[in-house]
Amino acid sequence: MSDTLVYKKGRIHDVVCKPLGKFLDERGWLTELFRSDELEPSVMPAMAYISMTLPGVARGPHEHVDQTDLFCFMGPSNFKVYLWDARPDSPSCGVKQVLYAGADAPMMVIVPPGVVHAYRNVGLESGIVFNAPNRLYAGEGKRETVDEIRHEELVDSPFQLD
Ligand SMILES: Cc1cn([C@H]2C[C@H](O)[C@@H](COP(=O)(O)OP(=O)(O)O[C@H]3O[C@@H](C)C(=O)[C@@H](O)[C@H]3O)O2)c(=O)[nH]c1=O
Repeated sequence: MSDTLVYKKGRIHDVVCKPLGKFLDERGWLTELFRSDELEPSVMPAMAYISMTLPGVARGPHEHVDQTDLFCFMGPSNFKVYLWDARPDSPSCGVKQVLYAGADAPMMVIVPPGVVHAYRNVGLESGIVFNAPNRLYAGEGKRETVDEIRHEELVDSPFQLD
C-alpha cells in the first residue's frame, strides 16, 4: 500500500469491468451476475451479499489484503465507483479509475486485493449493490480477522471521494 502517491487518472491493471446484459420480456428483466465458466478460478466467489445504499451516501474507501471483490451494479439507482491502484508491484500503481455503473449502465466490476475502492450512490433513490467476494467475511464460522483496511476515517488519505 502507498499512501503518499498523487494518483493519476487511467485504467487499472487487473480490474475487470463487464457490462451486464438484461434479458427483457413482458414480466420484467433478468441478468446473470457471474458464471464459473467465465471467471478465473482465483476469483471464484466464496460467498455473496447485497447491500442497500441511500441516495448521496458512500461506502469505502476500503482495501483488502487477500480478497477479490466481484461487484454487480444493476440498479435501482446509479453509482460512482472509485478505484485507486495502491499495489507497489502493479504496472498501474498510482492510477485512479472512476466508473459509473448501475441502473443506466449495469456492470460487473472485479476489484483485486490492494486496489482501494469506494462507491457513492449518485442517483435519487436507494441503490442495491451485489458483491460475491472470493473469501469468506471473517473466515470460517466468522472466527477470523476481517480482511479489510478501512480508509474512510483517515484525514490525510489520498483516497478522497468528490
Ligand atoms: C461485508 C460484510 C459485512 N457484514 C456485516 C458487518 C457489519 O455489521 C455490517 C456492515 O458491514 P460493513 O460496515 O463492513 O459494510 P461496508 O462498509 O459496506 O463494507 C463493504 O464496503 C464496500 C465498499 C466493500 O468494498 C466491501 O468489500 C465491504 O468492505 O454487515 C457481514 O456480516 N458479512 C459481510 O460479508
